[in-house]
Formats: sequence, C-alpha cells, structure tokens
Amino acid sequence: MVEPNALPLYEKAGVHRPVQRILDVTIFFLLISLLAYRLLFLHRHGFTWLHALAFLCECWFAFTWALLVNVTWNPVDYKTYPERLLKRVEDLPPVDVFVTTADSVLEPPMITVNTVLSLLAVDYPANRLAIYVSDDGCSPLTFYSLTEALKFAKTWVPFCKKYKVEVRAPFRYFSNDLSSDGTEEFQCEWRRVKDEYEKLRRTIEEPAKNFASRELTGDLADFSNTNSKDHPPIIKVIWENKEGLWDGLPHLIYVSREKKPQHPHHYKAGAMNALARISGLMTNAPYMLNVDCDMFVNNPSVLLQGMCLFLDPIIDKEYAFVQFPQCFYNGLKDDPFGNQWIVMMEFTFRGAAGIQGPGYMGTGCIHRRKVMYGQSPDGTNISGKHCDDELRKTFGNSKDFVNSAAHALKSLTDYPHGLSNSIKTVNEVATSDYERASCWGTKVGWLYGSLLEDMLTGSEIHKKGWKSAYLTPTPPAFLGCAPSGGPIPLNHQKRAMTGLLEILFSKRCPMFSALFGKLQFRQRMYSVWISLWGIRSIPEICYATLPAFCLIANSHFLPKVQEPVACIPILLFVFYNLQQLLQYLETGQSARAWWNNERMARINTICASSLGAVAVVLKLLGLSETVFEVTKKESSSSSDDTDSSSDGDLGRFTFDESPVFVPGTTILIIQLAALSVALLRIRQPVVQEFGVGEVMCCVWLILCFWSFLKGMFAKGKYGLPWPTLRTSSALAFLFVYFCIMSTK
Ligand SMILES: O=c1ccn([C@@H]2O[C@H](COP(=O)(O)OP(=O)(O)O[C@H]3O[C@H](CO)[C@@H](O)[C@H](O)[C@H]3O)[C@@H](O)[C@H]2O)c(=O)[nH]1
Ligand SMILES: [Mn+2]
Repeated sequence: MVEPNALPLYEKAGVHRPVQRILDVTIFFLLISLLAYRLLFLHRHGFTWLHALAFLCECWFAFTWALLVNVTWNPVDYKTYPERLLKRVEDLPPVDVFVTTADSVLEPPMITVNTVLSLLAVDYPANRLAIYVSDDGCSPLTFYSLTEALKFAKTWVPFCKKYKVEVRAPFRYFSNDLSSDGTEEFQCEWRRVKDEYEKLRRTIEEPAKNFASRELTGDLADFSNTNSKDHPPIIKVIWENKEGLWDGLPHLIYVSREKKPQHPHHYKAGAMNALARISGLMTNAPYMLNVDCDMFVNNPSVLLQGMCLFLDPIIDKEYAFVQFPQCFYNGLKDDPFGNQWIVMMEFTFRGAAGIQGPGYMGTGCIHRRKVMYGQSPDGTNISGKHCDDELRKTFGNSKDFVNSAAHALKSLTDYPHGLSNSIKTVNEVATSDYERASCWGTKVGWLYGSLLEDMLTGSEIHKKGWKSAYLTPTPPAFLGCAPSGGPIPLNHQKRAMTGLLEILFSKRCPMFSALFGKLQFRQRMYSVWISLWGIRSIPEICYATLPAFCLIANSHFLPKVQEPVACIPILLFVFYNLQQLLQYLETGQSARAWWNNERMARINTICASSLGAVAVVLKLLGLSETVFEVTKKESSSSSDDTDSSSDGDLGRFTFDESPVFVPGTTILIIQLAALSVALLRIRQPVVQEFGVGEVMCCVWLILCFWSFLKGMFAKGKYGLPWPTLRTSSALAFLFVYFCIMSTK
C-alpha cells in the first residue's frame, strides 16, 4: 500500500485533442498555400497594391495562426486532492483575501456583500483568513453594507457549514427553492435564513436610494465631507476574530486608500498595492487571493484546491500563482455578446497551462506574497539582499512595513501584529504619496502603466522564470457578472485592447522580453501572441475593405471560382469555421453560440480594438490619458429574481452615441454599397465578370454586422443614433469615392 504521505496533492495530465490538431495544421498549410499563390500571382502579373495588401494581411493571419497553434497545442488538466491535503498538513498557511470595488452605483454594494459573504463562508480555518475590501469609491454606503452583512454572516456562515451548502453567495443560493427539501429542521432553518437575507437586502437597498442626503454620524462620520477623488485613508476593522477561532468568522477589514487629485492613483493596480501593504502590516499572510467585487466563491473548497498546488512537498516553490478561470453566472442563452469566454478559457488558457502557465487574469487568482514583492524562483529578492536601506528604497518609508516585507521575503509567517494595534501605522502606508520614490508599481506589487495591470503583472512574473498553474474545478471556483447590453461589452473590450496596446508600446513590450526574459521559448511566443492582439484591428479592417474595393473598382483579389486555386480560400473558410464550431460543440455550447461569438469577434476587432488603438495613439501623443472605466454590474441580488435570460430582448444589441459604433457601421455601409454596385453591374447589357468570392465576403460581413443593419432601421436604444449614421455614411462615401477614383 502506498503511504498516504507519498501520494501527490495534485496531478497534471495532458488533454488529447487529435481532431483539433489535425485542423490546426491543415489550416496552417492552407494559409501557407494562399501565400504561395499570392507570391506566384505577383511574380506573373507584376506588382499591384491590391495583391500586395492582401498578401501582407494574409502573412499576418498566418503568423498569428502559428502563434495561436503554439498556445493551444498541449492543453493540460490539473486534478487536486484536497482530502489528502487535510490529512497531511495540520497547519494550513494564512491567506489574505482582497476584494476590490470602485463605484457604489456601477457596482451595487449588494453585489460586493454577496461576494464577501461567500468568502467569509469559504472552507478554510477562519483563524487563517483575513478579508480586505478595498473601496475606491470611498462610499459610506459600501461600508455600511459591509457592517450589516457581518451581522447576517453570523447566521449565514454556520448555516453553510452545518448543511455543507455548495453555493455560498446567498443571492444565488436562495434563487433555488429548497423550502421543501431535506429534513424538517433544515426546511425551517432554510426559511429563517432566507428571511434574514431578504431583511439584509432591504436594509441595504432601501437606504441606498437616499444615502447621499443622510447625515453621517457614528461609524460613518469619517465619510462626511469626503469625495471619491479626494479623501484621507479610511481603514476600519469591521470584525476581528480575536480569539483566533478556527470555526468563527475570519477578519473583515474595510479599506479606502487615500486619494488626492494631485497624486496618480493607478486605478485597480494602485488599490491592490495599497491592500498588499495594509494586509502586510495587519496579517502578512504568505498567500493572497484576489477577486473583483462581483466574483463570488462558487466552490467553497477553492483555497484548499489552491493549496494543493502550493504545498505539494515535491514541487513547492514552483508555482508563483494559481489562476482559476473567469466564469459568469448571468450568461445569456447562446452567448449573444460573445463575452462568456468559455472556448477561450478551455482552449487558450488550458493550452498556456501546458507551457509555463496561464497569464494572470486579475481575479480568481492566488499569489505568493513574496513573488509579488519581487522575489525570483532562485530565492533572490528584488534588491539582492535583505538590508534595511535597500528594502526601504524598494518598499517605501514605513519601518513597520519594511519589517513585515522582510518577514514575507524570508517566508516567516509568525508576523506578530494584531489588527487594532496596527491601525495607526496602517494609515501611513495607505496615503496617496506613500509610493513616491519607491518601487511600488515598477518593480514590486501590481505594475502600473497599463489598464491591463493583470496581464502586465503576470507576464513580469513569468519573465523571472516563475511558473503558474490553471485550476478548473467543478463546480467552477468563482462566478462573476458578464457585461450585458450593447455598448457595455464593446467598451469593456475597448479598455482591454487599450491596455494591451499600452503594454505593446511601453518598455515592457513583450516583443523585447520575448528575446531577453527567462521565458521558455513557447511562452515567449504566447506572450507575443497576446500582445499583438491589440493591433489586429488594422489587418482585419484592411482585409474587410478589400472585397468591397474589388466590387466597386471592378477588380479581383481572390481567385475566380472556375480556377482550381479557388479551392484554397474556400477550404480555408470551411475548415476554419468547422474548427471553431467544433470547439463550441465540444464545450457543450450550441451552434448558435458559435455564430454569436464569430460575429462578435469581428465586431470587437473592428469596433473596439480600433478605438483602443485611437486611445493609445492619443496617449502616446500626450493628448489624453487612458482611463479605467469601471464596467457596470447588473444587480440581481434579490433571491426571488426569476431567470431573466428567457427575455428575448436581453440578447439584442443596444446602441448609443459612443464612437465605438462608428467603425462597424462604416464597414457595414461600405459592404452594402459594394453589393449594390455589383448588382447594378450584372444588369448592364455587356455582361461583366464579378468575383463570386468577393461577393461572398461582403455577404459574410453583412451577416456579421446584422445587428448593426437592424440598428439602422430601429428606434430608441435599439437604433443607431443619427450622428453615428452620419459620420459613418460620410466615411463610407469617402471610401467609395476613393475606389472609383482609383480605377480612373
Ligand atoms: O479605480 C479602480 C477601477 C477598478 N477597480 C476594480 O477593478 C475590478 C475590475 O473592474 P471591472 O470594471 O469589473 O473590469 P473587468 O474588465 O471586468 O475586469 C477584468 O479586467 C481587469 C483589467 O485587466 C482586471 O483587473 C480584472 O480583475 C478583470 O476581471 C473591479 O473589482 C473594480 O472595482 C478598482 O478597484 N479601482
Ligand atoms: Mn468585471
């Protein structure tokens, strides 16, 4: 018999996907054949701009395809054994949990409260856990909601543990009616706890409506005369597990770091760094879990699962962070906005896990504190030595904090501070100019300089040679709120693209680090692939205008149907879409979901990435700064909400005057104009040849932008506003004029 201690805490196995691999390679060879055809064509018929442009775009597609195949080639699956962990490890290491919220209107406190409740009830010894909520909105309502939530937690947490409740965010748990399940005692308690939750909801949501006019006294007095952009640090211990009970409630701390208009606050990255310092002084746990305010714990064993990777004796030190996938609870049927990311999580992230590890996604991730403090896998820290002066230059001027950082870097866990005694020093590290002349945001902590602080921070960690792991437990570890409605997913995407481009045009550009970092070769290709994502709108927009140009100018960029080489683009089209479709079917989604994601991919690149590019150009020219716009979260906090995804209109595109819709509308009008020209031409007495391939491309694009076409004729929020139509028509007109002039 194998001794229990010899059994591994986790296993990592390859996932076999032979069909995907065959298709990957086939598509790649077709792309290469297409390039060969282009070269031959240019050689035989001489240089034309049209074919040269097509060739360049297709080179790009082939290159990014090769990079993508590299990422998805060796997917892996991790399996963890928390029961073995519990038998083997008596003293689980402390974990500090960070929840970030920034705006009590866009992120209703009830959402944050549910996330916090799910964390308070997680399966982990309570005396090893501290939960820090960072509120960048400095909202008394958020603080008040948390204090109310704590009262409810005293009923909720024991209830969850007693009945082994699976989903520990009450709004989700109570959305299923269990009032007639189980024993009578359970039914009775279920009803009681549900009533209490409803009471909590009313206590929070009703005052929310007129909180602004309320007089702030007592505990809330600190919030009077503050506004979210200008206020002193407000740090409050809402609950301290004073007796250190393992089955009590974990510490709960409210943090609103200082903000001053004259000091940059660096959005979420700044908030995370403040949390790292504050928690460093209060609890200094060696592991830090971070979640967005809408990402509740959906699988109570997450921390145990993560610890299986960190604490496996054979490979301790190997993993810098453990990332869980981003999954969403409010997904609409068939993913109309293409933002549930199921295929991306399953194929690219699993694939990256088979190389050096997936990137950090900003939420649902457990980090090692010392890695965040700049330590390398070989144990050297950021400044090479632990001398006080050096540490002060790195971590700032707080003596206590420098002490705690030295503890963390040496992996000592017995940091002596109690919560309440440290409040005074804690305020010091939460000030808005604490980071001045230190390495926060440049060498240690969450890094600054991009709206995608997560990707930037994660890839710098990989560059030091660290690995990361990807855990996909069932049920999913965390569930969050996917942005819904028309402009929101596009703006969300635009922000991500802006962030990627900021990284691409910075000194941390992965193209350089791909050459010099301690990255594994295939990880380098992975980081190049991600970082180039931001500029893919350029070749895509170019390619999308080629068929229209050909139809209007009466030329060709694709082989004619009767030529044998026409089979190359046709097969490419068929195999590519077949492969994508298979990925959706393999992950249990519908063909409709595939189509929705396909068209959203076109809409996202053409609309959101191009505007992201504009934002970055403006930043590089020094004309404007990029801004982290917080995504609105739907509040379905009521446990009585019925499943809203049955409402057909929810999946319908809504528009506003945002410039994000202009590129898409322009592309659509251009395709319509080109098709009309082609149709008029057939009716001419002298029959002219027109390209079937080009027409098919136009039709395909019109199908992708069908929701925009409907928007041209719809009214209200479902209609494209007049200014957008006007600008787009003018741009399309210019394009058509250019096509016609080029034939003269
Ligand atoms: O000044 C700010 C702005 C935002 N946030 C928080 O950042 C989180 C993410 O914001 P959200 O608007 O939900 O952005 P998403 O695009 O949904 O977030 C994804 O992308 C971000 C940027 O890459 C990551 O930080 C997130 O973790 C990741 O979930 C939320 O908890 C916010 O409260 C702050 O704390 N301070
Ligand atoms: Mn979010």
